[in-house]
Amino acid sequence: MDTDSNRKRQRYLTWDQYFMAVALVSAERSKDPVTQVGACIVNADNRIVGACIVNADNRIVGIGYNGMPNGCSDDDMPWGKNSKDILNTKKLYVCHAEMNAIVNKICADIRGCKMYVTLYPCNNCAKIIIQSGIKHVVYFDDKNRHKDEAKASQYMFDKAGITIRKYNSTSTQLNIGTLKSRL
Ligand SMILES: O=c1[nH]c(=O)n([C@H]2C[C@H](O)[C@@H](COP(=O)(O)O)O2)cc1CO
Ligand SMILES: [Zn+2]
Repeated sequence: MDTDSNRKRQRYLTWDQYFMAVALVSAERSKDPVTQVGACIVNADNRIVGACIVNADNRIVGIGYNGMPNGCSDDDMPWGKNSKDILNTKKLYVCHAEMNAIVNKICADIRGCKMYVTLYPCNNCAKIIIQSGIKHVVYFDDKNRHKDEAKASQYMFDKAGITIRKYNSTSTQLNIGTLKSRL
């Protein structure tokens, strides 16, 4: 087989695959025992805002995953969700991936950008996405799509003119397990 081909490599990742892979890998940093979510923001030139630039605090800027607020040790905070005492669940404390990606962004103006996120955004994330100027959202998993929070998200996205679509995963499934085994 002619390995010295002059033609460019054919089976490279599409932009969608590349950015959703970054969001999926980011989710692997989450300590949530039930749901790990990752998000990354890309600009109109298909550039990740802050592509894996790691600053002194080990924060990959422009990318985020769901986790407890800075300073609130993952070992001290509750990660459960079923306690009758909501103060003893993660619900009131965990920072959602979308919020972290926006807070971590490295450029002031992300108007017109696109967010890749591994889970359909809740209503609170929809608000911060809209307010940040992001115009497009691509999500991977819609297990929570039936919830009122997600219905409220869709209503606000429609009103605000934000496009949202499900990642077209008919192409080769990204197997995070395989990726992790190679790291
Ligand atoms: O928009 C979102 N962004 C986000 O980061 N999350 C995170 C918060 C929690 O850590 C986790 C949801 O946990 P659970 O599936 O156990 O309800 O996903 C959840 C949503 C949607 O609810
Ligand atoms: Zn959310």
